[in-house]
Amino acid sequence: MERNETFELIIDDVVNQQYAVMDNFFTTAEVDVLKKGLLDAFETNQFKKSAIGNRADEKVMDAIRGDYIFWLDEQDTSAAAQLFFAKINEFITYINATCYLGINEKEFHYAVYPEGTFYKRHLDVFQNDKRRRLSLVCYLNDENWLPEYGGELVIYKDSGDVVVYPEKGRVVIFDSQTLEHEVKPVQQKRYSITGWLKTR
Ligand SMILES: O=C(O)CCC(=O)C(=O)O
Ligand SMILES: [Fe+2]
Repeated sequence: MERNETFELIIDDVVNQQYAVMDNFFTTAEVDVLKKGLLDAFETNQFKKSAIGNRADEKVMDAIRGDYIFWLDEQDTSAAAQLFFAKINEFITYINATCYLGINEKEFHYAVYPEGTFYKRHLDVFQNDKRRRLSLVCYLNDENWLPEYGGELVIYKDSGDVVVYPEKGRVVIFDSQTLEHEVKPVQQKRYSITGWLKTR
């Protein structure tokens, strides 16, 4: 398999520190396509209030998370879905070939955090379902997200807290099974695609 420097950097960081932050996973032009896909779905009211727990056990809990989500479908013919899954599938093929991770399932949703919302500290695996291995978050905000907008992702590591601002085009990848994290309250609408690479 042809060597991919971006993927190699991600793999190194995930192996060494359980997370990676990558600013050029998607180009600016690709982010614009993804953002349009998100806004098209949002403006046609296809988003719904997020829930806690897996899909079999849904309970809406504003005190824990306040984002609105829309699950992406790989069969969706929109430019955004096509572009997104092409890239994700390339990444999955690469990490399976180089790290023997055995990723054979994925799930992704668009997310919008309206002003004042947040997602309290949590782990991305469920009590009754531990198939999520890697969490992936792709930020679709405009350029120059300012610190006063809040909405930073905080990853809690024994060695200290890692703070990641949701900059346009930035992708964060982390170990779903071990790393607790939270989204601090946002002061400005915050856009992303979040999802998981899973094993059976
Ligand atoms: O948007 C983020 O930065 C993280 C979202 C998250 O933790 C989740 O959806 O489980
Ligand atoms: Fe999470």
